[in-house]
Amino acid sequence: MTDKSSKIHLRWGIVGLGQFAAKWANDVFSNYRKDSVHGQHVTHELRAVVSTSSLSKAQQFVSLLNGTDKQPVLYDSYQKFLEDDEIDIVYIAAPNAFHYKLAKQALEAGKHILVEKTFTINYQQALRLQEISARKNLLVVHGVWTRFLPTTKKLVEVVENGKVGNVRRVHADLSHNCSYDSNSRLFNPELGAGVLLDNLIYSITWTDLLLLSKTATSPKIYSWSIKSKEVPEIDVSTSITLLFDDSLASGTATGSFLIESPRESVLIEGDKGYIKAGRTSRPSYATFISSDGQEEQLELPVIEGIGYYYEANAAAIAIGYKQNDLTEYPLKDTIRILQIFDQCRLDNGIAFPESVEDL
Ligand SMILES: NC(=O)C1=CN([C@@H]2O[C@H](COP(=O)(O)OP(=O)(O)OC[C@H]3O[C@@H](n4cnc5c(N)ncnc54)[C@H](OP(=O)(O)O)[C@@H]3O)[C@@H](O)[C@H]2O)C=CC1
Ligand SMILES: O=C1OC[C@@H](O)[C@H](O)[C@H]1O
Repeated sequence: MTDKSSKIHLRWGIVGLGQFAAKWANDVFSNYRKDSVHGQHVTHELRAVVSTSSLSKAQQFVSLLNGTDKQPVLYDSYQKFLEDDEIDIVYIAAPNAFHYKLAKQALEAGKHILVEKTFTINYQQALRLQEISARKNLLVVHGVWTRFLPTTKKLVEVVENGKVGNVRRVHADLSHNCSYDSNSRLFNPELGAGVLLDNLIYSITWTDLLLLSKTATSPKIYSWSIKSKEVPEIDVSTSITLLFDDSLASGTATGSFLIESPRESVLIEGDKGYIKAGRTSRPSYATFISSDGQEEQLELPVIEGIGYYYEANAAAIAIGYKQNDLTEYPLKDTIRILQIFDQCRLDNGIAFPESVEDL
């Protein structure tokens, strides 16, 4: 990280050069200035990319990018890439199964990290990364981009200001109708497959923000999964309900590979009315319906581009100000969610090969 005349300048390296990493990089490097809060204060540079397959794959990846000023350095060795002193932060966009090992190596090499969802396969891996990052004083960001969007923040603020009254029920769904493909990261257990780790991280974000983060007591956890016919150890539909007896509230997170989510997939119900909003991962519209049936369109900020750049800017600000955690999404929130996911996996027999679960 360098500080150019009070601007925070962050130099990125990317591992996991798939379709998603290209989409993310194009949005971040082209659009980060559109974040009205941080866009004038922060600059980003793509310093390097590494392909674990070949240098030509890395070359092909950078040819898909726009918005990057300089030609990034290309690597085909993760070790050599991590030795590059001009990389401040590693963006890890490999399939879930590889997040933990890539993240651990990056932290050990002294790099900050932004890890795609879902952070790790299990709770123990997340704890281990937390311990290393604390020891090395490094920032760890879990890239649930929803958390960083101004629209999400606005909705949370509206609820905290009492719009729906006391929150009694939160429900969010993220579902996509996905065709079975044995090689895809969605269905291959060796890549960390299944809907729990692919989609529920977004759905549970709403319960986490509105209920779980507001209480010190542990909720009761109930879950069910429909397992894949083709790969019985992974889930294709899952629902987790958290019961908060003290506040008379419940939060349900659902996801499926068998259907598409409804348009308004977030429902926040209170004793004064309810809000329905969409989409779960990128809210951009919301309506409030009061208990007496009056409808009000809620005004949400406009997100230009896709919006992955909000998490990148949050990382830059934290690193620039030498904070090793984020206010928007402290690592402890990810860890408590992974503990719930572990419980859901246990209840429903969702299993991965040992090599994927290992520390
Ligand atoms: N935030 C969001 O909106 C979204 C996030 N994602 C997340 O992004 C991640 C990647 O998804 P996607 O692009 O679809 O995945 P892909 O299956 O396309 O894999 C991405 C790349 O990871 C690299 N890779 C494969 N195996 C390994 C390995 N053993 N070690 C290191 N790198 C490996 C490969 O690149 P190479 O061979 O060049 O190293 C591959 O092209 C997932 O964690 C997913 O959950 C996905 C979609 C949306
Ligand atoms: O990670 C993701 O996968 C599913 C998408 O619907 C969602 O927007 C995206 O962030």
